[in-house]
Amino acid sequence: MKISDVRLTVVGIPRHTGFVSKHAIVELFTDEGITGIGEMSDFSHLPQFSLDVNDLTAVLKTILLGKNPFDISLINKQLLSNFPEMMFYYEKGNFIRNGVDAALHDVCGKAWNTSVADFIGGRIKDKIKVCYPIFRHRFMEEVQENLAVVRTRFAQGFDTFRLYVGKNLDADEAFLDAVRQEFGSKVTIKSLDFSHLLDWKEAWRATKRLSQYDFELIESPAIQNDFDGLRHFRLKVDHPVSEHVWSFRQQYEMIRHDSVDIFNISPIFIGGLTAARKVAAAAEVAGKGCLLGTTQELSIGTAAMAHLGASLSNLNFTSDPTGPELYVSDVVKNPVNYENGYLLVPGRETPGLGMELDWESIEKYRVPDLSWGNISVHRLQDRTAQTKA
Ligand SMILES: O=C(O)C(=O)C[C@@H](O)[C@H](O)C(=O)O
Ligand SMILES: [Mg+2]
Ligand SMILES: [Mg+2]
Repeated sequence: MKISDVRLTVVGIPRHTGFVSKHAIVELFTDEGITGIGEMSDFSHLPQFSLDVNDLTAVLKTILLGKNPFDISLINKQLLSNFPEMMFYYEKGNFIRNGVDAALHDVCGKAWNTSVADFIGGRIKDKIKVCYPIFRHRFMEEVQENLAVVRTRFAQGFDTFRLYVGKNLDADEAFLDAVRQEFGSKVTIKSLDFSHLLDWKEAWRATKRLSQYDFELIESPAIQNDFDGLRHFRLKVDHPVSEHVWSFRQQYEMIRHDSVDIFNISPIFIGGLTAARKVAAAAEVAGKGCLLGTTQELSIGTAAMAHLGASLSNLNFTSDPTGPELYVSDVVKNPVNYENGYLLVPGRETPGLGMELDWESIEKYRVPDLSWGNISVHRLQDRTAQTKA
């Protein structure tokens, strides 16, 4: 089988918060009539430059056309040399590699009439515990809005939440206090996520203040790539510390410095299912825990993570992929399902990722390119549509 064509389609889909994320849907066509789909999810992050989608399609064609889609290692090697790791969390080259790698897995699964989970190692789980995100408070008045989100999502079966913190500690504290008063032990706060906004000492001071509330772990409590800072922080707190993995080198440094307890692994940030499986294996070898992170993918990206999570032997903390619940719409006819706070892994009987494109929806949300328009840094950092600075 040979890859005969490549198509990228860009959509801009609003979240329930109003914030719009742009994603590129990947289609890999083959000479045997099988089409693989993938997702380059959520390009709407700093740094604020955009890719030219026509140029990217042309480049991908030079790499992919004529290749056998089963040569996943070879193709990943060539993708990596064209879109190298940059030691940066939101490096767009990783998003590109991820979308292509997911589509390759989808083609191979479909060709063998096998689900991706079965193709990459089989199933340990058929559902993955996830938590719903509460975006960062900047103003006190957002506390009530976020409490309303907890009420709604709790009623839908989500009993575990994660909280982005560090910009307005009074509001962070007021929120945690209100959740404790209203829900008590019925709701779990999985993590406080500092998103690299504070240095480790500032994050430590904030953590001391918020430690009167129950939460399970602390994420990204240092600036990016501060491996010593993370370690200093980790040795000072009782809670486990997690950090996203955005390059093999960065993961190696975190292992070498004993910087974290848990690796937050997302195919989007490490550049695909193939790379994500390697970092999960490295975590296992180093005796570290794992959870699945997210950039807030649509259903194709989330299905890829569900297949990955199903096959991991060391997924031992609550994971984050709830993207399809955050957006007002999706690009597939059969979105992934959530039940009682779990992401359900698409079944064994569905080949590939188990997703089918919904062109009516794609046409509705299709945008011509990944250009930015007028958006402020605070909106990008805090994932809000609010223009109040
Ligand atoms: O754990 C994280 O960090 C995230 O979820 C990052 C977010 O910024 C996410 O990518 C989003 O787009 O909301
Ligand atoms: Mg995070
Ligand atoms: Mg994102």
